[in-house]
Amino acid sequence: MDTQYMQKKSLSAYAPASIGNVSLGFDLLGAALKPIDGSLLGDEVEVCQADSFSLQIKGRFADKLPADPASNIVTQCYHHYLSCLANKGIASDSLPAVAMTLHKHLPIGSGLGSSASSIVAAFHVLNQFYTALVGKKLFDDNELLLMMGELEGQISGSVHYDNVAPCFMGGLTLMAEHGAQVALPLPIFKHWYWVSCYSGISVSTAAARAILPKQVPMGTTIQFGRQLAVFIDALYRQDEKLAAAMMTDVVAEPYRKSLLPFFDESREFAIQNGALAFGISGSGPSVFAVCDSLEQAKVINQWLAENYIQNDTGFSHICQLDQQGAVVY
Ligand SMILES: Nc1ncnc2c1ncn2[C@@H]1O[C@H](COP(=O)(O)OP(=O)(O)OP(=O)(O)O)[C@@H](O)[C@H]1O
Ligand SMILES: N[C@@H](CCO)C(=O)O
Repeated sequence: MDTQYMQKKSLSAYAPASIGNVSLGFDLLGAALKPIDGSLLGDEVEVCQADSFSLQIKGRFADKLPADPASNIVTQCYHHYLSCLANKGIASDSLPAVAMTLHKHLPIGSGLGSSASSIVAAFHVLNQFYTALVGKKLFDDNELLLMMGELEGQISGSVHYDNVAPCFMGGLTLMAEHGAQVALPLPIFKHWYWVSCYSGISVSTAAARAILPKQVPMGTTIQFGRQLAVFIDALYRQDEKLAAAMMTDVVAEPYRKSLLPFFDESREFAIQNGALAFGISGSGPSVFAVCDSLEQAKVINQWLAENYIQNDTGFSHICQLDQQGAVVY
């Protein structure tokens, strides 16, 4: 058995917050976030061996989740993980159960990939725990990502990987969804700062998807394809001006911004104060601004904290991309 587990008798995983879409890649691009001041911006899930399954929910946003642990996505991750093990010929009754604890640090319906963070932490720690117990690797990263996407799809109504993939892998990821290859890591601009501001209100991902038109006009489709292709090329050539110029959302933002008070004013302030790009984080209400200077990021962070935040629940952080992704400790 894994020595780390033997020493501690429990394992924990941390999975960072993420920006879905990154404006220009609806459902196809995602970025993991790490506040530069070292604060925690992601959920943690802990497991230890037990006679029967249980889930305890703690943390700042625990009381915003359904009181019944059975409706928590972490419980569903556990059952899904066991049924995938059964498909591999490992019966659940041949294994010990676990007591799980979710430390819910991310607000729900925030646009920070809150459910994705719980899902990624849960699958990652379960896989490490049972791998240590059984003594052989049970699922590889792509198999885990497929499970994570399926569970995320149960919440939002359709499978999309743009939160779970960056959250698990770290950095900036492009969805491939081809055969076993779910997502691809992309080059990044290491000196960019990503100001991420959560307003404090909740926007359901399913509702924010429901307001989008079911079809996209030809001109918009061509612009979407051009922007995404040019952006990826610019990343590989490290042409940051061209990359930043592609970071606009022609698919979702025109419809979703009506759900976000002070969105236009915030964009105007950010761009006038040097932001390279500004957009909705995932399905909102969080927004993000990209800056190539820490001084500009500080000015924008402070303005958003004073003007975009609507109540005591909101917060704003200057981040860089979390290149590590989910970790087990
Ligand atoms: N561990 C969990 N974390 C977050 N949401 C959960 C969890 N367990 C169950 N839920 C439920 O899943 C739904 C999450 O909704 P939604 O997808 O809008 O939020 P989100 O994942 O927090 O959004 P976002 O990706 O924008 O941060 C809520 O109804 C919430 O009660
Ligand atoms: N791509 C998803 C992300 C949700 O956080 C959406 O925009 O609906």
